[in-house]
Amino acid sequence: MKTGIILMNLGSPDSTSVPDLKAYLKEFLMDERVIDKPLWLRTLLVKGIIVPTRAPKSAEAYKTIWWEEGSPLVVLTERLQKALQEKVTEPVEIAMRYRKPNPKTAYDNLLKKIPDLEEVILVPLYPHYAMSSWETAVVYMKEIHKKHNYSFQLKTVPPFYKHPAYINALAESMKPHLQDDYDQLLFSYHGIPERHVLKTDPTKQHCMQVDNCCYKASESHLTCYRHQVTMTSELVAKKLGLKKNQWAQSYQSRLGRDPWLLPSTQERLPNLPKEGVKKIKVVCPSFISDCLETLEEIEERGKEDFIANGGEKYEYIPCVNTSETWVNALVQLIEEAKDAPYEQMSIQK
Ligand SMILES: C=CC1=C(C)c2cc3[nH]c(cc4nc(cc5[nH]c(cc1n2)c(C)c5CCC(=O)O)C(CCC(=O)O)=C4C)c(C)c3C=C
Ligand SMILES: [Fe+2]
Ligand SMILES: [Fe+2]
Repeated sequence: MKTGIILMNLGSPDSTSVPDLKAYLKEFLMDERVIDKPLWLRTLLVKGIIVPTRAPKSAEAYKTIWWEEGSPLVVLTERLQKALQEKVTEPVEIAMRYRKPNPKTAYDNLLKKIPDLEEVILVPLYPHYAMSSWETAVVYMKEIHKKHNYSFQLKTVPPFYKHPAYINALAESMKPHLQDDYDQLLFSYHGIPERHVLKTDPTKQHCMQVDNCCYKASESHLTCYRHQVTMTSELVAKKLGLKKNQWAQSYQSRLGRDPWLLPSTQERLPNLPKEGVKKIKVVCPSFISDCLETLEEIEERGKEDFIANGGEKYEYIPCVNTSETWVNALVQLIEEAKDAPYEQMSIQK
């Protein structure tokens, strides 16, 4: 098989200017899998309210984390591409769901390197399934593949939230940060609206409808973000030898007024010191690469909130980024995808 690899991440604005933020937020939030409202309402909300008010604030936030080479998310994805390329013979390209580089560029770059390309392995850089992350990335790559009539096959690495190689890589990347004394390890995951958890439940009677649903066997787990993030926390905590009272889980980055998954990181951090948690470690496993949501929201603002409310010690634990064990895990995930049947995950309409 003549194979190429595409690593896919979310994407960032081209710069920290307000016009670039507006273009990015418009493309991102007009995605029907992110703001799943009827087109007229989504257009009104996004173009009329969210983008004009949010773009200047987000531009300021991005300025606090931007690197000389560009957005951390994009730069770290490029570094991951390089690190992976050193371990595999197949050409590796990157694509972003929003802005640049786009999927067509990634496909065409692979074709330049292998004109008779037979297969592309797509790696969505999300450990967990959500319609607003993994699903939209895969649907978009498939649409572009179909639109341009490419003759190569497209195979996708499924969500790897409980894969032993990923769990090991995450735990190993955390270990150096857990050597000193702390009261709690907080797993902070990107939040999603509760409605999205209900929507991606194919049974329509399990997720958030059955007591303790995330811990009870169900086919819904294949596409359940809440179950999948919970399993990542459980497995990593077990691997690190933590007891139940040494760790907790919460959800960050809420947008809008609809109910999102709880508890909220933003609400937990200022309350924890009152509950006796004075020294905290925070890790954000829904992200493979550090980005605005980890560096600004958690490393910067989270720390300010925790310390201002009586916390004594706060450490943010970076994402797996380009760690050696993670790159090795990635090689394993790609090898397994090559051997897997053509269609492993069905996407609901
Ligand atoms: C990790 C998976 C992600 C899920 C699930 C997700 C859902 C989701 N996000 C928004 C709104 C925004 N997210 C923003 C930034 C952002 N989101 C993710 C990942 C997931 N989002 C990443 C990696 C980033 C950072 C990008 C970067 O350039 O560093 C933003 C933009 C920034 C801001 O203004 O805060 C918005 C907006 C929704 C509404 C949603 C689920 C419905
Ligand atoms: Fe997001
Ligand atoms: Fe569920």
